[in-house]
Amino acid sequence: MTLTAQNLSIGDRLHDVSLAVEPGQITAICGPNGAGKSTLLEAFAGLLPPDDGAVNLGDSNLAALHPRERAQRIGYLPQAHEIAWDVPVRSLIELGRMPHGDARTEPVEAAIAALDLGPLENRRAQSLSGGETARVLLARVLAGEPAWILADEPLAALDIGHQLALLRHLRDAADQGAGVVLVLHDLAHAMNCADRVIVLSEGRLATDGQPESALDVLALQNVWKIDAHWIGVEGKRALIAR
Ligand SMILES: Nc1ncnc2c1ncn2[C@@H]1O[C@H](COP(=O)(O)OP(=O)(O)OP(=O)(O)O)[C@@H](O)[C@H]1O
Repeated sequence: MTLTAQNLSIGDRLHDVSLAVEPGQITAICGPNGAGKSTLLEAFAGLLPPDDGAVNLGDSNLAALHPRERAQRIGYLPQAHEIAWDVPVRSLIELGRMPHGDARTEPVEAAIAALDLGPLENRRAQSLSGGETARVLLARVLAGEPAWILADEPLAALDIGHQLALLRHLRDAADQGAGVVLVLHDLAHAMNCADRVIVLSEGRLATDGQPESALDVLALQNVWKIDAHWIGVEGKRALIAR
């Protein structure tokens, strides 16, 4: 089912944004600070009511879905990584099953394995480092096996090994039919790992398409105001500032 924003406007933060993201793909949302990336992701999660327009999941307006049904279908990782309860890591990840009202262990085990959290599962959640906390909160999202995985800067606090492992896992999830939408500041990860890149600038859609075109030199100049170019081959590019 497609997740669609229709003429979405939210305060000064988003202006008349219309686009649809597809299941089975990794979509990256990029743009400078304050461009509206987190706002769009939060709206896609059904957590920020629009002033104008709507967000639809398939034919259903997200605002009309029961919160429990919405939580079953859409897993959302916000930008701020805070853990409110000092419970064991495993218990926190098990909370990902709450929307389903079951205690299935397989998805919890799979999430723990995907985020390499076996060695930490008995630790108290509030004793973790920033990157470990980010991995635990993402594991809680994955444990819910949502059809949509929406994550705001999921790579920001992770070391390179865990970044690549997570991206591989998200690719597997997309290959199995999940819709994956990631806010990414790292343009090289967006270029190399996304199927599609949406670039926002000042609350509006700037470019949208395959990474090679959405993040071309012109977009870097117009949106980020940088003089930079890509080197390497498709899928293994690096960004070099002039
Ligand atoms: N709760 C809020 N109320 C009013 N304005 C907000 C609120 N949250 C964010 N904003 C403003 O809306 C704009 C878009 O914010 P948003 O967090 O979506 O940007 P972003 O692209 O995710 O930025 P960043 O890269 O810095 O995380 C910014 O100008 C921000 O200051």
